[in-house]
Amino acid sequence: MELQVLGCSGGIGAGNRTTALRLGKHILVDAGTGLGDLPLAELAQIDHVFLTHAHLDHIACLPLLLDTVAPVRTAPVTVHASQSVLDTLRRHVFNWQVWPDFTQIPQPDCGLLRYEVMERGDVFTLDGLTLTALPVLHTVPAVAYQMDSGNASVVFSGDTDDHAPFWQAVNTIDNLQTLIIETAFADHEATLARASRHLTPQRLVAALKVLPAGLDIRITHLKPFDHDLIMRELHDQTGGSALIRRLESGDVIHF
Ligand SMILES: Nc1ncnc2c1ncn2[C@@H]1O[C@@H]2COP(=O)(O)O[C@H]2[C@H]1O
Repeated sequence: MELQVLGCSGGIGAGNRTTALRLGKHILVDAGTGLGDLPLAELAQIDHVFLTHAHLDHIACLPLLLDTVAPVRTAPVTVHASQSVLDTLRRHVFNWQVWPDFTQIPQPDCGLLRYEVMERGDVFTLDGLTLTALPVLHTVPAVAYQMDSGNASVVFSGDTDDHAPFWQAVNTIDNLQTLIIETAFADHEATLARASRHLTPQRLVAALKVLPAGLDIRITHLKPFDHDLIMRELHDQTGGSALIRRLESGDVIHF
């Protein structure tokens, strides 16, 4: 399986795209602004969108995706997320005011948008790939995803604070190859990080001690003004571990 990083920044600005990961040609995890760089023909091939949570930086391009591909798609696009996230989309996005309700377009009985509930612990399998929603802790209901190709697993944390159930779940995955974990803020922003339920280098490095050594660790969701500082702090606090790298738009992870 091939995971392509379309966006993984915690903000915008030239060169920065917010979170969107693509698995093969038909599955997206989150639909941030990175999605907007895909060619039209590839946008039209997306059948499933798994959301970690409903914050704008993770859903910004979902409404635009549906409107863009509507003329060329006959099959619906299924959005998988917790009931709480789907309720938020229904109430605050696809409400005919912020954006048309694509569950009713082109026809009420065959909308382009389908919702499918996926709660923590739920599993979805397609073409040999298994996605499992894992618990995380953010300011709004949120999940991480384990993506298991059968050969190996990649875990994507989405947005999270330090959360013991998440680390326990990660630790039980026997074929874990890569952990994509957020570190949104540098250590000098520890107060804001706690208020907004994000990790800092100090708290990530402490948490990583429970994981097996040798894991491929990719850092995501860095706030743009502190990209370099966050990576420097991680480098200094891990003795320069080559296993901890910044995730970048355009990266491809095979698993
Ligand atoms: N008190 C706060 N609580 C939550 N988010 C905040 C707060 N103050 C600022 N923010 C920012 O709002 C952003 C919303 O998206 P993020 O969770 O990525 O990151 C959050 C912070 O950067």
